[in-house]
Amino acid sequence: MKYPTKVRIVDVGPRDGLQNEKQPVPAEVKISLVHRLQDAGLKEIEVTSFVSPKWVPQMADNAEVMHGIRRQPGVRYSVLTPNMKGFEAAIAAPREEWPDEIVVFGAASEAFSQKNINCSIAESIERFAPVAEAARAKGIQVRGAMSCTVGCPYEGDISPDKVDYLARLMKGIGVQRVDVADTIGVGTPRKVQRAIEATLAHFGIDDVSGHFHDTYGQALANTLAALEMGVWNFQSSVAGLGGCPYAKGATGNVATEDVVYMLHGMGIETGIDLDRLIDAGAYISEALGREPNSRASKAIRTKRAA
Ligand SMILES: CC(C)(COP(=O)([O-])OP(=O)([O-])OC[C@H]1O[C@@H](n2cnc3c(N)ncnc32)[C@H](O)[C@@H]1OP(=O)([O-])[O-])[C@@H](O)C(=O)NCCC(=O)NCCSC(=O)C[C@@](C)(O)CC(=O)[O-]
Repeated sequence: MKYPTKVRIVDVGPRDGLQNEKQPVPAEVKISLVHRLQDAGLKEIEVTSFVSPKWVPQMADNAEVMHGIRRQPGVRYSVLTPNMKGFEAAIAAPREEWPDEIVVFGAASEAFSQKNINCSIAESIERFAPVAEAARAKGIQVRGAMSCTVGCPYEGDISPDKVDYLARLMKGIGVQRVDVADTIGVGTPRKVQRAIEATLAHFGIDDVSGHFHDTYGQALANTLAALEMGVWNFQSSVAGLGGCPYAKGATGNVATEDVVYMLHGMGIETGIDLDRLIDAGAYISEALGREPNSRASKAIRTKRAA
């Protein structure tokens, strides 16, 4: 089997990882997490989201976090913007505080689209189109997150033709790259491969990334299945933080530490220093008062202690 020789990871911990956190997480802790991730070698970090604070209170400090981060050259900082209001808020600050990339987020499931962003799939695309256009006009990259590409908490199994439909719509409005997300972590390798195949009808392999939650313990297997197809962009969350407010019971993304351990063991380059990444995961977990949800982190920290 031929695998990619390098992989690029977007750590979504500060956004996807923390958005569902019940306890308040101070902006300075989020900022410090971003710094620790970039110091560990992450070249892409999903920092926050410009969504309604009534819907997702944890992200209400979006502007403060974007203002507080110390930018490192070569790192891409992204934020979620579901509509023009979110996009305008994301660029209300001086140019140097703008995100490098904005993320519009749709779903392959109608029910999830309604629950998550309060509109149908078709309506969501109408909202995203001006966002994508305005972002590109300002030189900001546009990524499209596609939720529920294999399963939905409300509709059950999702067929690849629904993924094909959403990917086509995303391409049509100028989205430059897309995430194939298993939002509730129900996917298994062949199902994930079929969702990726459907996406590849509209986007090239360099513009497709895997975003796998680990609810059923399948995320590493799904990552490997995507690698086998040549996918080399992935999203994961330091310390396995997270869960989705509109997907009850879904656990966090696969832990970045576990993905990096696997990739390095396969001889695949990530540019990430696993030890420093483990420290970043331990930092945020301590701030949240719990252990990192990463097997590799646990094993390596146990070895260090011995
Ligand atoms: C999308 C909306 C805003 C639509 O919400 P809506 O209620 O349909 O929007 P609206 O335009 O009717 O506005 C209602 C209120 O929200 C305000 N509003 C409207 N837009 C914004 C904005 N951008 N920022 C701040 N405020 C906003 C607006 O000003 C108004 O305020 P009010 O007059 O009631 O005081 C809402 O449904 C929302 O914020 N949803 C949250 C969605 C979210 O963040 N979900 C989690 C992220 S997605 C995810 O985690 C999945 C992913 C990406 O990780 C991949 C995966 O694993 O699947």
